[in-house]
Amino acid sequence: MSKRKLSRQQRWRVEKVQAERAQRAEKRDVQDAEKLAAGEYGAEQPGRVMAHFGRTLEVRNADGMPVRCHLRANLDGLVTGDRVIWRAGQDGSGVVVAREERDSVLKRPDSRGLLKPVAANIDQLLIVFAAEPAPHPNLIDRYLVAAEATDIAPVLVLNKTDLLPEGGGELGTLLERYHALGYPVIRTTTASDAGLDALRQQLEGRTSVFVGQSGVGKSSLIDLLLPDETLRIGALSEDSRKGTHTTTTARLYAMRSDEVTNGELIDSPGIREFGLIHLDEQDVTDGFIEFRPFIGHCRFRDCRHRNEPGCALLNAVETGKIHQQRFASYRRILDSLEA
Ligand SMILES: Nc1nc2c(ncn2[C@@H]2O[C@H](COP(=O)(O)OP(=O)(O)OP(=O)(O)O)[C@@H](O)[C@H]2O)c(=O)[nH]1
Ligand SMILES: [Zn+2]
Repeated sequence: MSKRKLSRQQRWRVEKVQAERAQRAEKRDVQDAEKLAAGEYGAEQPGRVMAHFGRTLEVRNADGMPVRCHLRANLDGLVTGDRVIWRAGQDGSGVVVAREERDSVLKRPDSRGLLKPVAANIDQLLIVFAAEPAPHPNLIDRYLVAAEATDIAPVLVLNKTDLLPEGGGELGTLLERYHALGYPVIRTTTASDAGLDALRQQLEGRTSVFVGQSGVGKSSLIDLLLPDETLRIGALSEDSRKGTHTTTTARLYAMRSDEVTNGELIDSPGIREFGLIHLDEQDVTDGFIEFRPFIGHCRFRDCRHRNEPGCALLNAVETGKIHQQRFASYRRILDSLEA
């Protein structure tokens, strides 16, 4: 659609609509400024963005209740998970006046390939995989590299343990390796009640995002963690009921139960595809955390760790300090960048 050439008249119409929209926002902003000055808005208070629909946001107040807010024109690009300062209006809605510094931000390429933030202040990425569908050999490494590049802590979740052979089988062995590298590893199954305790502990007090390939059980896990979410999904703003939002924007869900008293999930179909983002060679090298002590110790400064003499990485593989499958995976990911 965007690629189609617009006629001059269509272009003129688009520009007109955009100008009108900007004018309305500006007008509202002036009105806001007047109302703020006139004391028509309450005191500043902290909140967190639960969802956003264009310039309308759903902000959670300190009591955990959703408040529909609009944005001041000077505040663009707020995303789900952002911590904000807002003020209550007299009609039950509010205005967001500031955004707090972000601890972390998750980005995704938009339709033009530009990286855009989609969620903020995420503490951990739960990388879900399962015996079925079995992970492609270096899929876990790819996810870990992507997670390391965002600075959000990855946690490996092996779901469908009910399908594993006694002792854990190949996947069990694979997981031991990641555990030894220092990554938290959690085993779950949605097939029994007992499977989720460790996961709930890991979610407590944090904001988490589930990622992983299709069919590994993300929806099933989330359904168990948020049993009455279907009720809450209806409690959106008027705007969203008019159908102006798409469900593809990320949404923040609070977990408040006996098991998880204070945990948050951010979810959307788009966010679950995380991990397929573009990475460069530096990201990939940095993303293999056990390589770090050896980086910079190769004989040649520009060593590409292929077959150069005196390569510290190759030596580490030789002496068993780096697992050869991880190194092979590293090579494969680099090769896929070049392809
Ligand atoms: N045996 C077994 N099956 C499971 C488990 N968890 C989920 N499943 C099944 O696996 C299938 C896929 O689960 P989903 O929850 O839809 O997987 P998903 O990761 O959300 O998939 P997408 O929505 O495509 O990203 C469903 O048929 C689930 O019932 C589990 O612990 N054990
Ligand atoms: Zn080297």
